[in-house]
Amino acid sequence: MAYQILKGFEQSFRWYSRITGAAQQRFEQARWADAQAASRERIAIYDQSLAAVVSDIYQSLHPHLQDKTFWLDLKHQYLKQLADHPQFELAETFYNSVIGRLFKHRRIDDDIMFVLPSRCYLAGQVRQSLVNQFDASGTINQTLLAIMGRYRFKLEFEDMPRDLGYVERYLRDTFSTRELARIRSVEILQPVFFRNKAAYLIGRMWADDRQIPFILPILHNRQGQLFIDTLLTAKRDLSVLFGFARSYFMVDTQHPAEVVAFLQELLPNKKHFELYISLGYYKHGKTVFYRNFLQHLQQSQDLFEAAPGIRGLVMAVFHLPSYGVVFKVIKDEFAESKKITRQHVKDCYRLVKMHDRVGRMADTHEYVNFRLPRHRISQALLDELLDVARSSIELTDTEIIITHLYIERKMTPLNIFLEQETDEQKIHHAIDDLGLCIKQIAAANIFPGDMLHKNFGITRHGRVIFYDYDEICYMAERNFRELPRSDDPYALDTLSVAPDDVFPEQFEHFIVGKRHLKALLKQLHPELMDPRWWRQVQQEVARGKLKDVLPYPESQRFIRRYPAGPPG
Ligand SMILES: Nc1ncnc2c1ncn2[C@@H]1O[C@H](COP(=O)(O)OP(=O)(O)OP(=O)(O)O)[C@@H](O)[C@H]1O
Repeated sequence: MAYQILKGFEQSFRWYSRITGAAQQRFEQARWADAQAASRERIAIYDQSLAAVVSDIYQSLHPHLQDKTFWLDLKHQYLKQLADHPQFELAETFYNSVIGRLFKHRRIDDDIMFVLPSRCYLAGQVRQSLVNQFDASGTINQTLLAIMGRYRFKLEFEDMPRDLGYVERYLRDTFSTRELARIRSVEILQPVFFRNKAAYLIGRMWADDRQIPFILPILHNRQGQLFIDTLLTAKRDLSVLFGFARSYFMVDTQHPAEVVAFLQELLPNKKHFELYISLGYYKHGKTVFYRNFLQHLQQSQDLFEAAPGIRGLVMAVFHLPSYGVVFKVIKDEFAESKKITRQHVKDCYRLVKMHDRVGRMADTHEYVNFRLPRHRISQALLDELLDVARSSIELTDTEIIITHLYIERKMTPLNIFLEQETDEQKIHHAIDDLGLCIKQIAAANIFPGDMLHKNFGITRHGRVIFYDYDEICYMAERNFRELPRSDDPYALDTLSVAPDDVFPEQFEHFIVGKRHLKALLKQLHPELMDPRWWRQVQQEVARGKLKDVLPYPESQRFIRRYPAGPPG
């Protein structure tokens, strides 16, 4: 059985690698729709592989008739096989999933699974073959030429000398001559990162013993040639690129732990689990998250309580004030206005998980039978959960078990932000970003449904992100209509409205409440209130047009920074 489980994991990883390994070809051939399909397929692999292994196991033995010695021995046998395994940590997670399935996640016991990792992965052990080293003691141009010579694509660059000129100019503008003179070497991860329509080289420069992490995005021009769009070195830009509202990167490697360790050095503020998730190992990310969470529980004393903000009609949302996530439990009954079922809610959350989230929709992680220590739950929260989500709650003397929940990154709800913020500039930026967020979600083929500002959060980087998915649908599923133009005061009363009709001219009343904010949104994003704009996006989506959504500010692009081109 231990062999069977490992074989199942390896098959699953091979399948994963096959899809990931073809990312460069999809990029070179500009097969963007295929890239999206590949992302969805890759997310689905895990559950399919798991189901196959569990069904095989049931063919050969009855798990519930085995005693504890059997499970202890199984873990021991499995561990023996992992001795030199390059993805041992992922294989442990797969094992946990199998045991979780067999016991319906009711036994969480380190004796029979890997609640704790079997061994530590020490940072600083990244193998040489994973990182390309470049000597930087020559000129900047020589170093850049050496780098671009190493990363080969089956496409021409539109104008490589121009792009290298841009990079050099950016470096000279951003760092002092003394600092640049100190740069002795450059290290870049050997695997290229692919996502949406971009390829990224990710690495660092060493200026004496100070590292300067960077990301170099490469895009296609309209003629199908490549160009370097910018160089990112600001911490914020690097962090946003790995944000929780983005799709997962495609990074072809047999050594994910080492890629993550390297990334962790570049991005010390990112959590280990976030990096695993950003590479698409979202199940292992969940394992690492859970370990981090257990550790946090031990080191903290605060109580779980309802999340700040307006209570949801569909979700009961709570948090631990000292920890950066929220927990969402589907309520037993929904308010009258919500004509949806529990399954519909789950389907919508699943859709978002599989979809390109374009940096604007928070990723969620689904847990079954999630256990929390009872003494850490505030009485008010316990009463509330028992009141609104009784069917998802089980109580023991020491624990509360939530049979189904979603975990999602905590943000400041936009309504709270707009009430509390006094800096006009920040408010202006948030409203602008709210409009942009809705537009980008629409261009990615999702109609958000309920666009009230309370359904958005704002991150510490000031980005507005959508998080309420129970009313989403594809763009094609709505009719974007004009309100009747008539002097007849009864025209509105007699207007016949089908369930799928929406009237964008009315959106201004359904996004932000305060009059001056409505006016600002309308001034910054008048298109949102124009049915023609919505229909146009709908048509573009139907034609398969995939909008470019850059994961960094437009102002960072070389063409914006240096409209006159590089010097010389
Ligand atoms: N990621 C998050 N970070 C911080 N707070 C959140 C987050 N997600 C939800 N909340 C809080 O919980 C509330 C309810 O969440 P959500 O909008 O997901 O529930 P809902 O039941 O689907 O809402 P609705 O009634 O609009 O359908 C939000 O208004 C917000 O105050």
